[in-house]
Amino acid sequence: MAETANPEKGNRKVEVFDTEEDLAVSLAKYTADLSDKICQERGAFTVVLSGGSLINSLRKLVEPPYVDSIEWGKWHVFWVDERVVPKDHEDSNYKLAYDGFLSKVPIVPGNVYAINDALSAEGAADDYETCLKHLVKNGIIALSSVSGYPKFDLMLLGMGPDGHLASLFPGHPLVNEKEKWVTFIKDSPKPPPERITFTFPVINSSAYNAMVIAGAAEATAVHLALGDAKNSDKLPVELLSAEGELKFFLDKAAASKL
Ligand SMILES: O=C1O[C@H](COP(=O)(O)O)[C@@H](O)[C@H](O)[C@H]1O
Repeated sequence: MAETANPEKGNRKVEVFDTEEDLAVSLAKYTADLSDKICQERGAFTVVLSGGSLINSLRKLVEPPYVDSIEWGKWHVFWVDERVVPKDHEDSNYKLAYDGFLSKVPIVPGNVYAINDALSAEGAADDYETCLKHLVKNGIIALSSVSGYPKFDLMLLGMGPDGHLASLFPGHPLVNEKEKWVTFIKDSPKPPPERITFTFPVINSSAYNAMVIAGAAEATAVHLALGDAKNSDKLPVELLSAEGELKFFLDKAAASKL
C-alpha cells in the first residue's frame, strides 16, 4: 500500500511504500506505462540507468507481464554514471545492469550504450558525450527546447546515504558543472575513485526522473531533500529536478524521518 508523503511540489511527486517489494512492483508499472506512452509518441524510449541498489529494484520488469509486453526493441539504454573499470569488473555499473536486468530482456545489443572501458576517465567522458551528440543529431535522443541539453525520456536514479546521485558528490565542484554533458571524476569519495558522470544540466533536463530510495541508511538525506529542514549547503539530491516529472519512490525505512 502506497501513501503520498509531502503533497505535490511543482512537478515533484513522492510515494512511500510499506515495503521495498511494493516499491519494486510500482516502479515496474511506472516504467512500463512510460515505455508504452513514449514508444507510441516518438518510436524510441531513452532510458538512463544508475548503478547500486536501483538495479535490484527493477527486478519486476524482467518478469511477466512486463517481460513480454514492453517494446524492448525500442529501448535505448544509457548510464547516468559509470566507474572507469573493465566491463566485467565487479565495480562496473554496466556489469551490474547486464547481470541483473539487461541480459534478461530482449533489448537490442546495439541500443545499449556502455562506456569505452579502454579509455582514461577523461577520454571515456569525452567519448560518451560524443556518442550522445551523435544520437541527438539522428533524433534518438531528444534535445530540450528549454535548456538546450539532451532530454532523456526516463532516468532511473539512486541515492547514496550521503545524498549523492550519479557520481555527483556533496561538496565536490562537479556538482556545479554547466558546460559538459558528461564529465569525469578521479577522486570519488566512494570507491572506485575514477568515474564518469552526467552533469546536473543533463540530469535535470530529463522528461521523467525517478529517484528510487530504500533503506534506513538514506533516511537523513531523504529528510534533508524532502522535509522542512533549511540547510545552506545543499546535497546533490536537493538539486535534482526534471523538465516533466520528478518522482521519489521511497520505502517506509527511507521515509522514516519525514
Ligand atoms: O556509486 C554509486 O552510488 C549511487 C547510489 O548507490 P546505492 O547502492 O546507494 O543505491 C548509484 O546511484 C550510482 O549509480 C553509483 O555509481
